[in-house]
Amino acid sequence: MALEFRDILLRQDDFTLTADLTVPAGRHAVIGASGSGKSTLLALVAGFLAPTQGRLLWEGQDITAMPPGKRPVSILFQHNNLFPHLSVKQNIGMGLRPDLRLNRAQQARVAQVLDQVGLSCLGARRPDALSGGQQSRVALARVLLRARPLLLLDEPFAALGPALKAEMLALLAQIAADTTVLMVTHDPADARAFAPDTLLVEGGRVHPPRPTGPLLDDPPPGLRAYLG
Ligand SMILES: Nc1ncnc2c1ncn2[C@@H]1O[C@H](COP(=O)(O)OP(=O)(O)OP(=O)(O)O)[C@@H](O)[C@H]1O
Repeated sequence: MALEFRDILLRQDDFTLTADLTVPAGRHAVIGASGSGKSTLLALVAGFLAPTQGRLLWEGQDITAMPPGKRPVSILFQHNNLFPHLSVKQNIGMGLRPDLRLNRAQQARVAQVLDQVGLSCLGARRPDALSGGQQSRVALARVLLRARPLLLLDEPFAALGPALKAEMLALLAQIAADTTVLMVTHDPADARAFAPDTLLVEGGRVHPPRPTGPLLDDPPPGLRAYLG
């Protein structure tokens, strides 16, 4: 389940992202100073930005030109983007059928993921009647239902308090056991807790994955200054 960046170069005005590395299966943090290119990297993998040069491969298949909706990718960003006028169940069901005409098996799947994230009792509620943590769980449930093998997270739980964030990361690690994950985070504690390996992004250059603990114990100067 490897993701390969082959000689990738992506230009955005005067910013250039370069990546030539392989991300093996498993959970990976993406760390780097503000403006170093972390979100650009995720946008490249999601297919929202196209590289100027190079190729992106998933399990050996070239996905460089594949449209975002066809990629083996699900995305969870900081703002969960729940639909306020739909119930929790409907928000999750959207992950299966945007027109919400779910058959019985699909409805059973919705109930199952609701249960997995511990929200069985709240399926009929609207998102604004949920706490921040519960909203994050709904977004996680939708990701679970999509069941794509590559999961991109951009500071997904930054709005939550430390205890709740730790709980969500643990839940995510559990439910994403068979998923390759790239998680952008500004919090080294999140990286240590969640990701055995980390991709450092420095001035637009994406480094190959390295074990998270040793990298954060002895960070290179740029990262050290950023982490403070
Ligand atoms: N649409 C755009 N057009 C031109 N340049 C852009 C665009 N979006 C971002 N950039 C530039 O690309 C660089 C990388 O931005 P990116 O958002 O990937 O950084 P980041 O590491 O995610 O930063 P942060 O941690 O602050 O979110 C920055 O210099 C930014 O100004």
